[in-house]
Amino acid sequence: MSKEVDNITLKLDDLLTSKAPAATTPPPPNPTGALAGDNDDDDEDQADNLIQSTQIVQVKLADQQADPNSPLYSVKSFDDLGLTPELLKGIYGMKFNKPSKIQERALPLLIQNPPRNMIGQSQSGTGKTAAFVLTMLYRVKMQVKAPQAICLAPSRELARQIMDVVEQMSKFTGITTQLVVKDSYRRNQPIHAQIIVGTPGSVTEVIRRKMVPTRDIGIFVLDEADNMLDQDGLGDQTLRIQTMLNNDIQTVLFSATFPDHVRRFAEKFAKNANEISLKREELSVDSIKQFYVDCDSQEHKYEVLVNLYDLLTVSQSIIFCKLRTTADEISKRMIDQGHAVLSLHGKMTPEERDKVMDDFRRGEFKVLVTTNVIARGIDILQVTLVINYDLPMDRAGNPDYEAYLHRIGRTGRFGRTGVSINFVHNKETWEKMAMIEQHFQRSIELIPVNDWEEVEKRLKRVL
Ligand SMILES: Nc1ncnc2c1ncn2[C@@H]1O[C@H](COP(=O)(O)OP(=O)(O)OP(=O)(O)O)[C@@H](O)[C@H]1O
Repeated sequence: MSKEVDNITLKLDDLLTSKAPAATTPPPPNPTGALAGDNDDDDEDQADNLIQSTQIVQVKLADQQADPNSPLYSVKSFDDLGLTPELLKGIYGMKFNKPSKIQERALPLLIQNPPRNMIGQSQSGTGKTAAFVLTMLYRVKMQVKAPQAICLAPSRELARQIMDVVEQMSKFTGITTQLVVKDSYRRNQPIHAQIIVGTPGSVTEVIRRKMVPTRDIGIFVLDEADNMLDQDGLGDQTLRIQTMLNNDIQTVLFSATFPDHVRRFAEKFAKNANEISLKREELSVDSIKQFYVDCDSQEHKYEVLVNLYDLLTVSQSIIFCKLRTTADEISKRMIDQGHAVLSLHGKMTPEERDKVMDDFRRGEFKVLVTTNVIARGIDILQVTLVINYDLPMDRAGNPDYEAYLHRIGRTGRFGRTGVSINFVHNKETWEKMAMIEQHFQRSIELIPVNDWEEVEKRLKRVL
């Protein structure tokens, strides 16, 4: 059941008095009416399912006078945003019939004039990418042939995926783009593309080498922003990039998770931002069914894993391990036993990583064994099962709640159902899992590995 905005706090914003509020611009006609009705029923149902299940719990507008329930801050149709026909054609061409909840609430705030900062949070797989990509495209001035928007993501895989969305959505606009990850650009060759998507290390390098003029950059987007700002993550590099950009640009931060200490920092990084946030109990996506298996030892974990794959017909799945060596070892053993498995981790070359990801996306391989490197953001709709072969832990040995949520969020995308299975093998790992269960207030159900018929019955219901 949709809970709508139920706990609203207002801050400061001049949205209502803004000179050119984009949300009130008369809607242009839908240039691709035929396409807009083209989605099959399944997609419709999934979108409705998503809109029902997404909870936007708190909207804080920077303007204390403004009513966040005003229709000004919500759009039911992409047509109501005042976008160019070319941009709308791109959106409908991607079969996006109507905005998801986060798009509905965030887009009017993101494209208002004068631009305001945004800290946006919604569950995994609910369409945050389209919200910030559309904003970048909306802000590009076609006559300016220089970089105007920078988007950073924590991994090359995610940066490539975001660039794909940028390219699809901007297909009819003529906007130019450049991916800036290791080996994707020529050293010392100036970059004139209007939109840049990349990882922090490579983007720092191109700005430092003066390959990217920063004068016209008006919007700075961080996807997976909590990770990009956390000092234990990529915080240093992101901060350095911000100091190299103009002071008055629009800063847009999105993630499914914002732990309290990072949110406090995010509010300084993106000052006076409009904020859309979720309570901790609302972070889990209900269409992801969470299970665990109780194993006797590390070796038993592997036996259970192989039994599961022998038993189940899973369209595609991702297995998360703590160590690269475990990822390699599991994939090797599974390949030897006849499974179509790939592994991906940070020790591989950029070319190898791209090839693995492309092969997996094409569906040629059913299983991807990996580390936290692709825990965030990766969107492959056919992934119906996520296995936490090792539970995610932070450096202090506590459960890494954010990593857990992002990992399981690789399934159950945009209203689809998905399954996650945690492997525990001793008292300690069982206790860590219980902490995760407690933290998100979602039960994690035991599947009995001594009764494979029961396992099959339970999982087949949801897979
Ligand atoms: N309005 C829409 N209509 C239909 N599909 C959509 C719409 N918006 C997004 N999607 C699809 O939903 C899926 C999930 O979107 P996206 O990857 O942006 O999720 P996300 O919120 O960024 O998730 P994560 O937190 O895991 O990064 C994508 O396959 C995307 O194409």
